[in-house]
Amino acid sequence: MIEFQAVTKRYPDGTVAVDSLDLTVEDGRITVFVGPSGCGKTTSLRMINRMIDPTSGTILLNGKDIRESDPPLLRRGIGYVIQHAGLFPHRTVLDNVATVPLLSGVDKRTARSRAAELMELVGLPSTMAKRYPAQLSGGQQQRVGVARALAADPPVLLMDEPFSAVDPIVRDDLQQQLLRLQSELDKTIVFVTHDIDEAIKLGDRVAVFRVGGRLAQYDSPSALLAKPADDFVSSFVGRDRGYRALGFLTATGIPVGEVATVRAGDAPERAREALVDGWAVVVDEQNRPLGWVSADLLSTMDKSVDTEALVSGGSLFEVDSSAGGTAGSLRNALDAALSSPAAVGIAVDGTGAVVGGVTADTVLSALADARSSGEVPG
Ligand SMILES: Nc1ncnc2c1ncn2[C@@H]1O[C@H](COP(=O)(O)OP(=O)(O)OP(=O)(O)O)[C@@H](O)[C@H]1O
Repeated sequence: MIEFQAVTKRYPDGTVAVDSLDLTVEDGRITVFVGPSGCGKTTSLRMINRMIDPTSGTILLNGKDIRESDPPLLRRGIGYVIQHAGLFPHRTVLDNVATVPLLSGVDKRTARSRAAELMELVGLPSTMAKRYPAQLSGGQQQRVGVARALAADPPVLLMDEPFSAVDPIVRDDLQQQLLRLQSELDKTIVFVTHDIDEAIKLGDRVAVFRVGGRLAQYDSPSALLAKPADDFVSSFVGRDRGYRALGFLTATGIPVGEVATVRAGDAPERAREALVDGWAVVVDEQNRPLGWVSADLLSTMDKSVDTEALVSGGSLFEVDSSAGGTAGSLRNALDAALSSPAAVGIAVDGTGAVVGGVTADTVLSALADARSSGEVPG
């Protein structure tokens, strides 16, 4: 647990970056600091690992005043991930990840094998181990940054706008990956962003800061959306908050309808019989979706359903995390329905197998139900 008690930071030029902050970061949760530029998010974050010392007030880590800890020792238990990853350009990816274990006295071989495990954990192929950071994409570099921060297995992870410099699709992917990692690792994560959508998606609790370094509201994402404390929070959270709410309502439990499926390699005549409203999902042996096929497309196929010719449109969403996956949100479900050529979003389970489909109407009525039960604002 990290406790800020009346913490103020005044820089030498008189700027009050953080003003009397009282806040408790819970263990094993993701706490997000969000707010407009210059509101003191980064300063607050860096006070946790003593990169910056408060002017007044106290920060306790597991009940102990951090001023009593030697900064290098303190930082061994606190991973730190920043934008652009901050990797060493002249070291390979593997050696970048192995840096911290090596520094803490682990032998080179053990450090490298631990680094290889971590690369796998954050979804980086082992073929990238020997590359240098400049030979990776921005998203891959961020993954290396996360792997490196996890290398010492710190209980606390500080992340300062780690995903801001990558495009929205990669960003979404990195966010999902972080949630997946967190469901396995249970770290105490403090995450800084200026993006309220990111805050709502990732945060178990969200601290909204206003300029002048004051805490405007500290709540769960749903409480923030349902009961913004004042006009500032309300306008920061935004007018389209009903749509935002879709992002944190999980798709688990949404009524999933049947979806027509045909096997790759089936005879076109047989596939034709299976179509519903002119479309079916083509699946592989494990029932995983490969794409859509229509009556028109089938008429161009001779002997069997040709997987090369399928219509690939439509994202997928996960409804069941029992097989180790992460359940998607209602927003994922709506995106899946709207982007599907058949107007049906494909729901998959944790193994990626098709369990059914939903229309946009189903998603919107699930949202309406959540509204009437008071889970999200109307
Ligand atoms: N070393 C410094 N000296 C003087 N003022 C500083 C210093 N570092 C930050 N500040 C000021 O303190 C305030 C808070 O800065 P901080 O970086 O914590 O904000 P932030 O919310 O993280 O902003 P951003 O989202 O733009 O990174 C700003 O007004 C900033 O200009």
